[in-house]
Amino acid sequence: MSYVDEVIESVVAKNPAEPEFHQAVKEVLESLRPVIEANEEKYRKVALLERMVEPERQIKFRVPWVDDKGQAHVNTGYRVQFNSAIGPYKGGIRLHPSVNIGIIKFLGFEQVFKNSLTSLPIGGGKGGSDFDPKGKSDREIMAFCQSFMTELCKYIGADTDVPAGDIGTGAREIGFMFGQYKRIRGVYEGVLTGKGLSYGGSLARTEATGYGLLYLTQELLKLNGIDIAGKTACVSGSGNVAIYAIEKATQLGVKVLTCSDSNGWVYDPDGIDVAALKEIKEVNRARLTEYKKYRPNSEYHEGRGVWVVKADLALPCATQNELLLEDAKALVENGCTAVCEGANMPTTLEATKYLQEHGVIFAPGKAANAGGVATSALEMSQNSERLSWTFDEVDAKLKSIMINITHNMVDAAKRYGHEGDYVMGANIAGFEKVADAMMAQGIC
Ligand SMILES: NC(=O)C1=CN([C@@H]2O[C@H](COP(=O)(O)OP(=O)(O)OC[C@H]3O[C@@H](n4cnc5c(N)ncnc54)[C@H](O)[C@@H]3O)[C@@H](O)[C@H]2O)C=CC1
Ligand SMILES: O=C(O)CCC(=O)C(=O)O
Repeated sequence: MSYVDEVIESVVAKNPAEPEFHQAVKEVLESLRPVIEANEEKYRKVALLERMVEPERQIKFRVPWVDDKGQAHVNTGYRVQFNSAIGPYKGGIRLHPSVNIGIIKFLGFEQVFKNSLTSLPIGGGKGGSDFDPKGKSDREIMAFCQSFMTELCKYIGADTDVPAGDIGTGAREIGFMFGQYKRIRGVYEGVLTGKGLSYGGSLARTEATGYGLLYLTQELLKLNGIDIAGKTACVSGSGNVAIYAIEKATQLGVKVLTCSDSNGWVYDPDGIDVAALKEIKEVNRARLTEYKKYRPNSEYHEGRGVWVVKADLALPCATQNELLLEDAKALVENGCTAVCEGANMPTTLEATKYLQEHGVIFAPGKAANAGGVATSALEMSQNSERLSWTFDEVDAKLKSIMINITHNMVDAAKRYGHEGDYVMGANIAGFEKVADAMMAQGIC
């Protein structure tokens, strides 16, 4: 049996109830075959792959909090510190009822290669809880965040592990967590990113993941001889990534026809109105059913359905496994040119394969959504030098990082004779630096 197959088999056997983690490991290791085969003896000797798929540390803890009626609740908190070969652990905190250890591990594993692709010195980690922020008052959110940080603060720090936002964790939650960290640890340091601008946050971090997605999409299309201006796009999600992807797409001359939340989706033939979307989601924290009040010409549909709308580009920006094989077939049928992932692992393995086999340009999330964590690393740099850069400075650095990622991904695929396979390109480019650092640091 090949080294790659052995490691995949042992990951499945050792972590039986973690299908998302299996999926992420399979996607990465399968596509690394040419690199692993070329270095098999060297890597086997030091158990490189076995160490790469085993987190350095997994922390699981109780998060008790009291609701507005005086009732106590208990959630489970997680932090998976996956790999620190190239820098302190870095990755977001997800607050969603679906969170479990397998989901946090898949996200942490992806984060290792994504962070490497940014070319900045950050290792990979991820955390979260099965807490559902939906429908909670600000006081309840604060009670949860303070309790979560009361335990987490023992394991993180500006030079060890720097969490940030993800699904369900935005500026409000980061603020409450930062306050509690400072209160308990007594240090004012850049321990979290995505902070408010008045206490160490970076301009453009809010926009970074969505903007970065479009910078990469634009460059990748350009390398394929296609101009992004004048194209149409379907976007899923209506959270942080989706909103700023829609905003930048619109600025680049793309008409975005859809967005969605976990209840339903919107079709707007005139192009999604970003100002309305921001008011509904960022200010009112309301459902997408509200959108029609702002745009009477639009349609609202319950359930899922974004991917059946005919468009040139598909940008999944909601959550994992939201673009299935049947969706991939609909996209191909409708002549879709490119799928670029704003979310983490939104496309299933079968759907990815189908899209690639049918000539759709496919950019995986670990490259396409790396602008968020890259800008978090820029926030860490600003915190270290106790300076703040302008919006334009950060945005220019973000753009140049995304263009660099695009070229590295394209070139790595070419180097191994798989031109156009950007899943392989991104995984190889991300893997090489982490593998080198791990080899240099000995068995640890
Ligand atoms: N915020 C960031 O900087 C980054 C986020 N990501 C990824 O992007 C994706 C979206 O994250 P954010 O926009 O930050 O989160 P968010 O909490 O701001 O928005 C999440 C969106 O996805 C939808 N959603 C969540 N679960 C869903 C489900 N089960 N079915 C359908 N829709 C669902 C929500 O309704 C919402 O529109 C996630 O996969 C996240 O891991 C990736 C890189 C950076
Ligand atoms: O900004 C960060 O540190 C992490 C962002 C994130 O969670 C991700 O890239 O998936």
